[in-house]
Parts: sequence; C-alpha cells; structure tokens
Amino acid sequence: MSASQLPHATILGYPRIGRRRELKRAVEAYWKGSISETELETAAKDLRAATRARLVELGLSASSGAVPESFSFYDQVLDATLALGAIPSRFGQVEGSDLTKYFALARGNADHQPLEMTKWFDTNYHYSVPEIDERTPFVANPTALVSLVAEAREQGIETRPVLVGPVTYLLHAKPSDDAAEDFAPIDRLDDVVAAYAELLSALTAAGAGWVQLDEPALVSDSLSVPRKQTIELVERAYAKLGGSSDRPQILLTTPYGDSSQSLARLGALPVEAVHADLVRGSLPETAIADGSLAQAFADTQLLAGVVDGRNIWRTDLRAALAQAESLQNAGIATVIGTSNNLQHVPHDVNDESKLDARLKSWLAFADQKVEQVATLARGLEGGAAAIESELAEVDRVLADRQSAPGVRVGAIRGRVAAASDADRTRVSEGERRDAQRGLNIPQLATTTIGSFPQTAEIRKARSAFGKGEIDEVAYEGFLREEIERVIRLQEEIGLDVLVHGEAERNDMVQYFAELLDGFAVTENGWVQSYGSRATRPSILWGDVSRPAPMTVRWSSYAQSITDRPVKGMLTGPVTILAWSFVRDDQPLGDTASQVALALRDEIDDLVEAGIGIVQVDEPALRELLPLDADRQSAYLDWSVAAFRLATGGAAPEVQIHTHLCYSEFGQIIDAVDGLDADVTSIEAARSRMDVVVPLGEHGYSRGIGPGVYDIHSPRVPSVEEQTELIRIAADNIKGELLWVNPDCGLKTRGYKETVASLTNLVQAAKAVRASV
Ligand code: MET
Ligand SMILES: [Zn+2]
Repeated sequence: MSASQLPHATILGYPRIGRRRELKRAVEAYWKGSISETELETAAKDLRAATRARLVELGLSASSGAVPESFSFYDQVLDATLALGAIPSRFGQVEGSDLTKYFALARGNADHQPLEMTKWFDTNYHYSVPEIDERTPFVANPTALVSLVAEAREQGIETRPVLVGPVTYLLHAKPSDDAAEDFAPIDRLDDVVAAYAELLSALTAAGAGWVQLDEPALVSDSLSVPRKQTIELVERAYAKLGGSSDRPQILLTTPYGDSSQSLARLGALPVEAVHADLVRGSLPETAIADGSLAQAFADTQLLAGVVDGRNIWRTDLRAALAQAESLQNAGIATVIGTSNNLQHVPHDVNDESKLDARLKSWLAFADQKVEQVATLARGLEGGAAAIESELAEVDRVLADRQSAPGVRVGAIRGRVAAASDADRTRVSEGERRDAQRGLNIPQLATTTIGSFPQTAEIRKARSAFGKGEIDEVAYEGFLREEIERVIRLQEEIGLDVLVHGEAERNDMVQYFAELLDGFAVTENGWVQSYGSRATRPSILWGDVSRPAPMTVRWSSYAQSITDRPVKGMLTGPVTILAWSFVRDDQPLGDTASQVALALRDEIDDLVEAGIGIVQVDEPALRELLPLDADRQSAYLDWSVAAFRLATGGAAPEVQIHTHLCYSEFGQIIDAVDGLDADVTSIEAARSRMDVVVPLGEHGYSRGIGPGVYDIHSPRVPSVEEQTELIRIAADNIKGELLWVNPDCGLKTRGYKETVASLTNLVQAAKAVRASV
C-alpha cells in the first residue's frame, strides 16, 4: 500500500455522458449494430481520456488519486454487479463478451426481461436493481476496473477507481424470485465483502494507490434497515476490507445527506479518508469542539464536500472555506471536495451561448465546480488571502443575484404571503362527490394518464417550429389535427374520460418552464437520467409567475370536438421543482407556493373554458421525500400545501385528479390522502396491484386508479390479464372509487401497441363492471 495522502482537492465523480452526449451516440450506435464493440470501446476510451485531461486542466492533481475514475457505460450499480460477477441465475449463461452480458442485464434480450430500474436516493437518476438470493455467485471480475488504472497511467495520471460500496450495494438490491420468503440481500454481506477484497487486491496489483467506495446508504432512513444498523454493517464490512494489507488506500464517501451522527465512527474505521456531504449534511459541532472528531480522524483524512454537486449555482466560497477551515483548525487533515458525484449536473456553463449573460454569471456546472474545489483548496492551504480575488468575485455575484430584476417580485411575494388555509381547502369530499355527479362518470371509468405516443412526426413539427421553419399558424394547425386524431381514437376505443394527448409538450416540466416567468432553459445542459437517456432540467432562478394561459387552447379545443369529458393536464409544483435546478436562496416550500399560484390561475382558466376535470401530476412527490426521517414531515407539509394551493380554488363540481407513478407508496399514503384530490392514479401493474392492499387497509376513501397496463415495454397486456388485475383491485377497494387506467403516460410507446392495449383495457373494465 503506498502511503501518499489524497491531494487537497478532489471530486467524487464527473459526468460521463460527454459534453455533447458522445457516449449516448456511441452506445446507441452499438446497440443498433452500426458500430462494433471495439469501436464502442475506443469511443469510451477517448471520452475517459478527455475527462481525465480536463480534470487536471481544471486544477486537480494528476497524482495520488485526485482524479476519480467514474466512467460508466450505463450505470454504476450495474458496474458493481458485473465486477462482483453477480449475474442473476434467471439470465442463465449469457454468451459473449463482458459488455454483451452487461447490456443484456441493463436492457434485457430476446429471452430475458432487463433488471428493474429505480431511482437512486432522492435524485432523478435511475439505477439497475441487483437481484440477489442465497445462491447468487460472487466471483470478482476486476478486468474492467483494472484496465482503467492502466489506461490512466499511460496518460500520466494516477487515477482513483470508484465503486459503489458493499453495504450500499446490497441495501439497493432486491431478493430474486428464487429467494426464500425471509431472505434479504444484506444477509450476503460477508460473501460480497470477500469479493470486494479480491477486487481491491487486483487494483493494488494494477498499481492503484486509492480506491473510492461510495456508501450513501449511511445517510438514508428510507432503506430496509434502520440507520443505526447500517453503520454497524459498514463497520463490519470495512473492518474486513480495511484489515487487508493487500489493498489500495480507501476513500469512503457518504453523499446525498447528513452523516454527521456517524462521522466519528467512520473516522475510526481502518480506511484512509472519509467524505462528508456538507451541503445536505452538517458538521458534528460538539465532536469538533470536544476534540473527539479530531481523535477519530487522527490517521484519516476528511474530505469536506462543501461544493454542491446537486445544483448549478456558484458556491458561496467564503462560507465553504469557513466550513473547511473549522475542520482544519480542529486539527483534522482536510481535503476539499464536492457533496456528491457531479453526474447530476451538466458539463460546462461555457457551452451555453443563449443564456442571459447575467444569469450565466451566477451559475456553475461541473467544470466550474471543479475549479471552485481547486480554488478552495488553495484557500485552505494559503488562507483566504491566497484566493482573495476569487472570494471578492463571488461576493459580487451573490450580491448581484440578490438584487437582479425578477429575483424578488413584490406582487408575487405579496400574493404568496396572503394565501390562507381557506385557499388550500375545498368543500368536503362528500359534497364534492355530489356536485360532480353531473359529470356522469360510470363505475370503473376508463381513462389514460395524459400523453399519447410522441411520434417522429410530432417531434419533427416541434423542431421545425422551434427553428422557425414553420410559423405559429402552421404549427397550431398541426397540433389541432393531432388532437383531433387522438380524441377520435379514444372515442373509438371507448374510453370514458379523454385527454388531448400532450403532443405540444417536449417534456412535462420543460413545457411549463418555457411558459412561466422565473425559469430559463439550457441548450446543452444534459444530465443522465438512466442508461443512454438524459434530460435537460430547466433553471428556476427567479420568482415564478404565469404571464399567459399555458394549456387552455389545447384542452379547450379537445373538449370542443367531443361530448365526452376531457381532462385538463398540468404538472404539479413538487414535480416542477424536482425536475428543475431550483434557486437555493430560499426554502423550497416558498418557491413551490409561487408555482402553485401560477397553476391555480391555469386551473381557473381551464374551468372557465369548459373543462370539468383537471389532473395535476405529481410523479416526483415520493422522489423528493428527504432521506433523513427528521426532515420528512416538514417536506410533506410544504409539498402537500403547495398541491392544495394549486387545486384549492376549484369549485366543488370540478373533479381534481392527480397521478403518481411509483409503487413504493406505503411511506407517504397519508400525504397522498392529504392532497385531497378527488381521484388519484398510481403505478401498480408491475407489482401486480401490491399497492391496493395498504390502500384498502388505510380505508382510503377517494377515487383511485391503480394502473392495470405496464407502459414500460411494448408488450400488449391481454384482456384476461387486465381483468384479473382489476378484480384484485375490486376485491380491496369499493367499485365506486375505482378507476381503470394504465400505469403512466404513453408518450414513449408506439401507436400499434397502445391501441391494442387500451382496447383490451376497455374490454377488461367492461367485463368487471358487469360483475361488481
Ligand atoms: C411521469 S408521469 C407522466 C404524466 C403525464 N401526464 C403523461 O402522461 O405523460
Ligand atoms: Zn407517470
């Protein structure tokens, strides 16, 4: 084991998709068969080389493991699955190269469903869920990791491979279908740790001086074991791993939340460096004051994650430096870093040519964050004086952000301040049910979640309009034809409550961001969402207001050409915040209230235009739930309040729907009830209606549409299959509350399977209707 310390500046990871999404292009070309595996490997190698060179250019040291090796073809959890050789037995023998196996797990193949994907901590990033049982083999396969070390060395860089740590890995796995009822993946900890030990030994042999093991499980109260047990598992795992003499130095990280409670215990582990997220988390003040933290860290470096890796704002360098100095002054060997892997932010602000220059000066994407880390490291070494000009520059920027027009708008703030509980409260559920009888909605009413397939034609028209190739009249005409087609199709299929299809929306958040004041959109600000998919989150920088109606012309046109009710379709305040980069200068709840008021006005206008049903989607409600149990109730308070402020002005006869698409529902069921929506559609088909049991037990008394059609694949669910799911729902929930719908929107589906599946859905609803 070499004994060099970690240099004063590092980051936990860097975006791997490429400045112009080069990885997406290469990987998708490989999937299509238009480039070979060797060509894909070459493209990836070039990308990694460019990343390393860039990080050194931005100020990270080329030696002693300051540059993290955080590349992934698809997902970092999947990387660990392959490195551990933990291929689920249901895949049998996958023939071919390691990469063939890798993508077979990620995407499935002719014979096998892919690994499930689900959200990573409280981010909008999805990881591939490992499937583990009593017999899962753990056979270290270090080939990929080892080759990265050699590749970096050729470039003159001593790199630091990054791996999801053993405890976090297992706590994010699910039991495979073969596992016994009472089996939990974490039961295999010792076996997994043995495989990690082999990986570490191979890295040492390859010449790696450092390795990074990510253990964010330490900051979460949302996992299957309580947090006080997680730290014990980590202690057990790292006593083993750290105890081996045949390993690189270990950096253990705890991004995404607060590890202050366990920090001293982590410092005492046999590892050489421990990271703390000091943006989401805090410093253990008492342990600093009484010297116990310094004692625990006597032989361990502390990586202070003071630069926010979840947001795109320039760091308040003075405050960040003060945090790091308080550690250094306490006698702790301190390194400056980011709060988390920068995979959650775009590459470079300088790639934005159209953003307003003033707004741009407030921003920091990944490259700027690396520079800030390097600057702070100089400050920590030489004192504030060493970086005085940088500090002064940030002071100026922050002051400018405070006072710029649009950041604080008196009229908007006044309206939020004046909003009362009465504005968030509709008449009782019962009164509303009576008032809504006029909508003439049958039992087991059928509907969809909003979007219809986004065809190539739609995307082409939108892009032509964006580029000015067709004018507004032509674009509007195109969309009206599209709406008319979708309405006629739904009538033919026989759905009860129709939608306009959302053809005008590029994305359910960006569409609104582009029409609201207070937002900006980027050109190249891509962030990986899963696999080769990336999104471009909007920037919510100022006070939010609605200069003009946003959806009324589409919804009212749809309603004007049919006798059946058409649902208006809006995205809720929490989801708009969750999928944007949100200002960090005021509580999220304040920002949410502003968005809510804009939506409230939109609902008024929709109703005025003759729309009797409005759906406000909140698919991100669960995702934003804080990892820290202590912070959850405050979050649920403001998020529910925002939804109610958005919808609370609707008259009793207006039916408010919401849509949530995930199935881990139990934790927030009271909050969902608190939304006070008349009807809620949720994801349920994939889990075969698991969710209806807790709903039934809860005595949920509102309309509910558990999805009966899994829209995540082109597979067409048969009438029988959907009938059975509806029956399961009807066994647990009263028929008059039950709606029949797919799990989520249809925008990623093709028309062929959509029509077949919805036709079956309507048949299934009819079959059950006849018998309840
Ligand atoms: C991710 S939730 C999507 C809801 C939206 N109304 C749609 O149908 O696409
Ligand atoms: Zn959805």
